[in-house]
Order: sequence, then C-alpha cells, then structure tokens
Amino acid sequence: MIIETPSKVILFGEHAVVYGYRAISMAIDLTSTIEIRDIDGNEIILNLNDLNKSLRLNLNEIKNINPNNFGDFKYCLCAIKNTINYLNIEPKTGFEINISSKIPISCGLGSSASITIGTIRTVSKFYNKQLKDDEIAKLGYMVEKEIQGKASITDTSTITYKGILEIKNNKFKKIEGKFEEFLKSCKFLIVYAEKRKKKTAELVNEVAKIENKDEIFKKIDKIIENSLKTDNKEDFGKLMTKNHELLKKLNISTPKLDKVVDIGNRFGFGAKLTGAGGGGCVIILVNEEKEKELLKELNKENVKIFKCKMIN
Ligand SMILES: Nc1ncnc2c1ncn2[C@@H]1O[C@H](COP(=O)(O)OP(=O)(O)OP(=O)(O)O)[C@@H](O)[C@H]1O
Ligand SMILES: C[C@@](O)(CCO)CC(=O)[O-]
Ligand SMILES: [Mg+2]
Repeated sequence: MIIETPSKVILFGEHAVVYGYRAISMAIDLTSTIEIRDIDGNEIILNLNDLNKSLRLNLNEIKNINPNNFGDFKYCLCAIKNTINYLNIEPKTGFEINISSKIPISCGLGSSASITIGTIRTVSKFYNKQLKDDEIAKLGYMVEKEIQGKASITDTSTITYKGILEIKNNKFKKIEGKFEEFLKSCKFLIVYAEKRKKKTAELVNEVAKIENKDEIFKKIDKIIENSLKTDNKEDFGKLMTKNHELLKKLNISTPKLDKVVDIGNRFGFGAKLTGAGGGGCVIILVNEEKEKELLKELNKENVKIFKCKMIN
C-alpha cells in the first residue's frame, strides 16, 4: 500500500500566529510518499530513501520506544508508536516502510508533519483501522509536540485536512467557497532560497525581543482580512509583499530572501518569505504572462524552484 501526503505553506501570519493572531496556511501538492508491506519475522524495517538510511527494530520494542534517540527516524518512529498504542494493537507480524519525499527538509514546508501524517495514515490502514481526520490530526500534533517539545497545530492540521486553513489560538477553521476557488486559480512558485541558519525556535525567541511586534502583528492581521476579501491576483500579490515588508521589521528576513522576493515582485504579482524565516523559502504568486522571465531571473540566483498548487 502506498500513501501520498501533501506539505504546507504559510500564506500570511507566520510569527503573528504564535501570539494569538491568525495565520493562513495552505496544503500544497509537494508530497511525501510512504509505502508499507508485511514481511516475515518479527521486525520493523524503516527505509528513509532520500537520506539513504535504514533501521531494523524488533516488533516488541516499538510500543515503548523513545523516538528522540533515533535521529532522522524520530518522526516516523513516534508516529508508528503513537498509532499502534492509540489503536491498542499488539503487532504480530513484521512490516517494512519505505519513505520518499519531494519536500525540501527543514525549510518551513512541514516535511516532518507530512512524514508524520503519512505514517499515521499508512500504519492505521495497514491494520485495517479507518481513523477520522480529527484523530489523525490530533495524533500528528502529539507526535510533533513529543519530538519538538512544543508545536502549533498549523502543519499537522493543514496537511491532514488539506485546502486552506485559518489558524488562531491553536484552533483552525477551513476556508472554503470564493477564496478557496480564487486560490485554486493561482499558480505559486516555492523558491528554496538558502539553508536556514537557525532553528524555528531560535527565530521565534528572537522575535519575542522585538518591542513593537504587536503593532506589526496587528498590521499583518489587517492584511489577512483584506486578502480574504480579494479575488484579484494583483491585489493579493501586493498583500503578500506588504506582509514580507512587515516580516523584515521583525528581522527574520535575509539579503538572499529579499533578493528572491524582489524578483518575485518584478516578474510576478507578489512574493514573501514563508515559515520561520532566517533562510528557507519564498512563495511567489506567478504572473503567467511573465513566468518565463521570472524563471530566467530566478535561475541566476542558484535557488531550488518548486511549482505547486493548492491541494484539497
Ligand atoms: N524525506 C524525508 N525522509 C526522512 N525523514 C524526513 C524527510 N523529510 C523530513 N524528515 C524528518 O523531518 C525532520 C525535519 O523536520 P523539521 O521540522 O526540522 O523541518 P520541516 O518540517 O521541513 O520544516 P518546518 O517544521 O519548519 O515546516 C528531518 O530531520 C527528519 O526527521
Ligand atoms: C514561525 C511560525 O509561526 C511558523 C513556522 O513555520 C512558528 C509556529 O507557528 O509554530
Ligand atoms: Mg517540521
């Protein structure tokens, strides 16, 4: 059995959402793929194909394992452990899991959450248990919290429910209707501009020291309010750029991110960094009339470009 799971991008509101303001996140068709098959014997074999790593474990170890002792296997192992315990299963036969992913790692697109949700869906289906999305999202959030110490529901909820979510105070509501239809018509480029030099937690802690952050967050919330009312790509792009200008005041952008945003503004409808910042990705709203020049300019910058659309 093979399960494909999306990733996510934050359209507006990163960092503000940590302080109870809202963020808009969107599931995108940049996916991870997880395959599971039963094998003889009483072992679990985990193959991380992109990282060229494999792990063999005895079935009877999984229920009480400390996943944080297993490096890159931690999210997948924690997802297996929590799913088997939640379903109250005594695993009798071994299985092998293969993980591959098109999602660039540790640059704000939720690769860990995609692996986590994909593993929960795969293992529960392997044991013929049909989990509801609410159960999957909750299990996924508990995995990210156990591995990271703390987490918001943004990544795991967006990847579970797909489409567009408005997140506020660790609750979400799905945005459907006109805005969803408008976003479906939009073409985005995710540009992996540069490796993040700091972890999300460090960047969040640095923003905490910015005196006028609340003023900035209120302006971002106003941008979100306006974005939800528009169905015009030029207006939407300008709002993305305005959000980026405000994120720069939080000192979380970099010269490289700003350079890529500037190209996105000149040859697209708008652009902003997405996620924690400090490196990582920029999202650009494509103006299809100028897409060729946009790609030409971006290719001069030694960046990685992903074409993606919203997935529902
Ligand atoms: N292709 C993959 N194969 C195996 N493990 C992966 C893969 N992609 C992500 N992971 C797991 O997720 C971890 C990266 O999670 P991390 O939260 O740091 O980055 P992210 O989820 O991509 O970014 P963010 O959480 O900021 O959106 C990796 O260390 C690994 O444990
Ligand atoms: C910076 C932040 O808002 C988004 C990170 O992708 C942190 C969070 O919401 O957990
Ligand atoms: Mg993550």
